[in-house]
Amino acid sequence: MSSYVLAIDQGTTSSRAIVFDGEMKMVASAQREITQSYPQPRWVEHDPQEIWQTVVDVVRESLENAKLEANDIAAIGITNQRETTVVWDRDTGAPLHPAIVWQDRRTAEICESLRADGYEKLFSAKTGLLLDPYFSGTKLRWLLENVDGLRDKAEAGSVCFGTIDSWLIYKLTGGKRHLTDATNACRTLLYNITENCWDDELLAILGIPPSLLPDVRDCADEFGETTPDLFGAAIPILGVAGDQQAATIGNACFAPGMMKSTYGTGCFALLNTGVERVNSSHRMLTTIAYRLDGVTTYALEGSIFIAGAAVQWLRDGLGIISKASEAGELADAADEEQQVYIVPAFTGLGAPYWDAEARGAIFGLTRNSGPAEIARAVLEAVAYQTMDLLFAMKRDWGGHDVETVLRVDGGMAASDWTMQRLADIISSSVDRAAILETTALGAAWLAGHKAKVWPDQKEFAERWNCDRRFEPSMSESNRQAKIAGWRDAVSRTLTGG
Ligand SMILES: Nc1ncnc2c1ncn2[C@@H]1O[C@H](COP(=O)(O)OP(=O)(O)O)[C@@H](O)[C@H]1O
Ligand SMILES: O=P(O)(O)OC[C@H](O)CO
Repeated sequence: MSSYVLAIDQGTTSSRAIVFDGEMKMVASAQREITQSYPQPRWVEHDPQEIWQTVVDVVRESLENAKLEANDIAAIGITNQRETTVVWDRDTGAPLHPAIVWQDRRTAEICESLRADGYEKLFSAKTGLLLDPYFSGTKLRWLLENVDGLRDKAEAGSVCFGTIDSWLIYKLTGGKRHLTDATNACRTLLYNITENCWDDELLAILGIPPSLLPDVRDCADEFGETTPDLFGAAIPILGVAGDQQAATIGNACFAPGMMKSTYGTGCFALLNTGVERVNSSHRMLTTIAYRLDGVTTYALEGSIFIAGAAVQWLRDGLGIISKASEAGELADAADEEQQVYIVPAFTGLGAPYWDAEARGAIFGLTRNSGPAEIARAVLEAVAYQTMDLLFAMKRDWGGHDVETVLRVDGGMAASDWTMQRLADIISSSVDRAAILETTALGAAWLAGHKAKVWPDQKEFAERWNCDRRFEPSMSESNRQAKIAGWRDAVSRTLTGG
């Protein structure tokens, strides 16, 4: 049997397909950007049909680039932007509204009113999440309340809800399967992560008919087969995980205490806490890291909404760099005497602050401040925010050992300057994965292992490779002074909202 595995990585800004060989090496890939729509302030939407079409295109192109046929692929693994909410007609597969993206804040008032009704503790106890517009549950409620006829149709059982994985599984299998996996389900605000089931009480509070929901499977499981007409032959779908959980797997963070942080549009740090569910006292999320053979492994997660997106702002908004890779060089030229801070709260602040109303702010400008100081402040903000997350997670995980090494991946991890500053600010070693496409590798491993063509978890972990280790080298006094400046900048940005 062939041991090639294809990973579909449907992210916030693009759809990618990556073919790995039996040695778990990338042999080909393809990528298409997807359109970002901002129809109103605070709204962010994607077109589900465009997402689907780009996925079909990149799968076909990656097979061509690899000079392989569908028959050569042992299995497909899917990983995806999480929380983004799609509703479609169960019979025709037609989307009934644009997808509401995880960054969309339109449900802030719904969250506020649930909080005012005293529901936050209940949601948090059952789902490990907070009442924030980030998660799917209030997005689905908004759709049921605002799309003409949707509630009646849903109550008649004719509507499917899903995150992007479900939508893709439905389309890939020709409408035969309506499924998701535990890592995506646990981001909806509807899934009980202790009992591992959709939660009737939460569904009732949000007014969501259970018939809308997909069945929930393990991450390595049978998710159906692609219809033969799509790629020339049926390919089994054997792995599914939300992208941050897939990156945790791809970084082989399988032991309790291991941590990874992925730097893409946003930044998401996960600390594996093992089979024990740890509740945060510092506004971190408790999430399912993976569920394999019916056994749930949990993680604490810190989510930062803006990381690489701020580098895009340097490029597209300010025009002070022409490509992302120039940011590090520019930051390196900054005047060490100047203390310029940027709090990139472009869409509010995520963990540990969860301030939906905060907006970005710059502090410490002088007549001499210029593009280099701004670029440095943007890259440093990523390091400071990671530090905030690690600080909170370590306190939540008190009494246990936390690895002193942070594994990193994602597009922005390519910046040596940023990774060195990260090591300096968090005062820990930072290991950059040899394969920056760790998310895709994680999804591919789930599928390849399930297909019995890739190694088991232990061997996979042993074969994880570091491209470079960054060691802290900043003096402690300088570090403390910089951190104090950051804390002051954040406190002046928070609205209390
Ligand atoms: N060398 C670099 N230095 C700083 N930022 C970078 C660099 N390369 C890419 N980025 C940033 O990383 C992000 C892309 O990472 P990626 O993992 O592809 O994101 P996503 O999966 O969220 O679409 C972009 O926001 C880009 O600005
Ligand atoms: O698509 P990314 O890489 O920006 O990841 C988005 C996250 O899954 C949102 O929770």
